[in-house]
Amino acid sequence: MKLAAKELQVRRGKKEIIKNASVFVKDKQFVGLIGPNGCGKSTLLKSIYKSLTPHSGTVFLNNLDVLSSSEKKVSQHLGVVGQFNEMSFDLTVEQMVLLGRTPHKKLLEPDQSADYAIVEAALRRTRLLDYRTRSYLSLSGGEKQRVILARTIAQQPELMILDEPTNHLDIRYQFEILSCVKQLGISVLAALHDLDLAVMYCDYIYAVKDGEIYAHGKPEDVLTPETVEALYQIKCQTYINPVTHRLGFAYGI
Ligand SMILES: Nc1ncnc2c1ncn2[C@@H]1O[C@H](COP(=O)(O)OP(=O)(O)OP(=O)(O)O)[C@@H](O)[C@H]1O
Repeated sequence: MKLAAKELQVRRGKKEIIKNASVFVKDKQFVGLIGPNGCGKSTLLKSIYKSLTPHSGTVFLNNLDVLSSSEKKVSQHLGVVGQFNEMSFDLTVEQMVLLGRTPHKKLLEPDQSADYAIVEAALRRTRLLDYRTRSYLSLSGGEKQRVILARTIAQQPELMILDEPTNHLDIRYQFEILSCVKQLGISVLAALHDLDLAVMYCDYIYAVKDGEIYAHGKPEDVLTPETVEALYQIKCQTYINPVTHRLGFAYGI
């Protein structure tokens, strides 16, 4: 599934937070959004997945006009793993993941055996089978993040949007979550803070600065020391990481 988000502008009060930003994701492409705190990554993603309405611009998923379509219609194609996953009421892990099936059902339609099979597969992919009867609220931050990913996998989206999906996760889980998403073989748009992870998983990167697309291209073309220094106001040198054999980053103030 292709995403074409064109010329998006988002204002909050008098402040222009997103200024004419365009982002494209090709079919089955893993696209990263990087940039410093407060540059507008979450706002840009929210304007794409309908959590807030942009002042102007268009968002298309193939031929589906996202901004004028119902939440349910959009959710049949687009799944979101957000930054904050707190809930005030408790469900088991399995019940949480079953919620991912909602966009595909009619009102009050009971869960079918096919739904349970999809949920089981999502729990297996995220290594949560042993957690299915656990209470969601009793889980650690990292475990909750995996449940949210499992729920989004059960939604069977063709495009997944992830807003800093590796927040709260230790190094191993950071790799696990992104590898799991990559293995789905669907289109992905992910805001990431860790540039080493961005290099490992992204086919293409958009760098955001002050609400604008500052640079875009293949990771090794975008993530030059000059661009990293301009984005984050730090010193940076790149090198070939001896473990991953990919681009690595050394930083200093
Ligand atoms: N409702 C709002 N009213 C006013 N300003 C807002 C509102 N929401 C976001 N902003 C501002 O918009 C800017 C962009 O915020 P956003 O959360 O999109 O950044 P981000 O790049 O995702 O940051 P981070 O990496 O810290 O998560 C910030 O300066 C933020 O304070």
